[in-house]
Amino acid sequence: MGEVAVDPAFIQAVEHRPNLTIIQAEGIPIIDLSSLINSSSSSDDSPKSDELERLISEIGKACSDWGFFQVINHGVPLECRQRIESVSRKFFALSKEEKLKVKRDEENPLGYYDTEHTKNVRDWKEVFDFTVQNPAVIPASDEPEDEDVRKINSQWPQYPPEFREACEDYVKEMEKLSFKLLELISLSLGLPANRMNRFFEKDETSFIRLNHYPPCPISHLALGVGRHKDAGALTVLAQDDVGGLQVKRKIDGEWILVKPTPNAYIINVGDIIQVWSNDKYESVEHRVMVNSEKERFSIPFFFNPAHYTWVEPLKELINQQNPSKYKAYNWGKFFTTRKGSNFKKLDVENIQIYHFKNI
Ligand SMILES: O=C(O)CCC(=O)C(=O)O
Ligand SMILES: [Fe+2]
Repeated sequence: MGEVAVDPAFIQAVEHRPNLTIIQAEGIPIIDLSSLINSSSSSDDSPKSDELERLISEIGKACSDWGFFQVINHGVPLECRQRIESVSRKFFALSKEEKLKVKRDEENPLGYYDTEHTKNVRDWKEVFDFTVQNPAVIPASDEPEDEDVRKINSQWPQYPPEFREACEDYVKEMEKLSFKLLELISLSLGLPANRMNRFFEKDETSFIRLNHYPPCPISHLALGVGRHKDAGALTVLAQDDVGGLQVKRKIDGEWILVKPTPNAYIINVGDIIQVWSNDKYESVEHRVMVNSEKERFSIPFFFNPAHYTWVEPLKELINQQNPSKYKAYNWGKFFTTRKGSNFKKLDVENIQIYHFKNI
């Protein structure tokens, strides 16, 4: 990256280029979790306080109106976030040669990678991925009949030396916050708090991505990440103060910038919650603009169930009036098909949940 002659693989089609006039909107809701953090678990059967009831309905409204919200007073220690932000900066500042020592390849999908494509256009970014479980278990191939699995291991760079510990400490905090959010979302759907926990308690395939978006000389033509929906259940994102994330507003399809809020997390519902909720909560398209002068860093945590999870609308949420909108699909196969397509650079569209829609 940074070459004078830019690889045409980065150029977005005219209709997908970043808008020059940024819409200044109210933006996505900001939700204060302090009542939850200060009280006992939301998962017991004791009557809920008015405050908790309010929080649950705020979350439900944000999920159906936007599919996105930010949380503050979330309980994640600031020092823990600052440590991972610091090692991320140090890692990406290393030479390309050093970073390539932990590169992702067809064998191991974890580690460093700088040629990711979204919808067949190259993203202006470099990333580093690691999983919560080590090893994590995923299907051996994307072939539907192949039942073999394989174990994948995170790769840890030698520099900076505190890298691995900072990552492992942070991931624990992301797990705690994600379970809290999952419980609130479950309650907002009228379900018991722990209804969805079972899919994550064993063999979860969650992972963290460190994103680095270098300054871009063609920021009007390229994107840091092209428009997409997150395939997993929930995403918990830390962005720095540069800004660039845009969310497609449901009411009119306009791209709305998510203004950075210091120390907040941006939460979005992924495809799996869309299916579990039978479309009550939709996974919303988003993308990342790049900046001609400033580099940007972000850290999404993708909260994903075990690979053998069959994803389908939750039984309690369907009935004769509201029949199931999806056929069950296997999460592991869905995920490996997505990952694999990046290497094959298929000209066809990537696998999407609407391929499993009941007509
Ligand atoms: O960097 C960001 O703000 C968002 C990145 C993102 O959407 C993703 O990695 O899926
Ligand atoms: Fe995303």
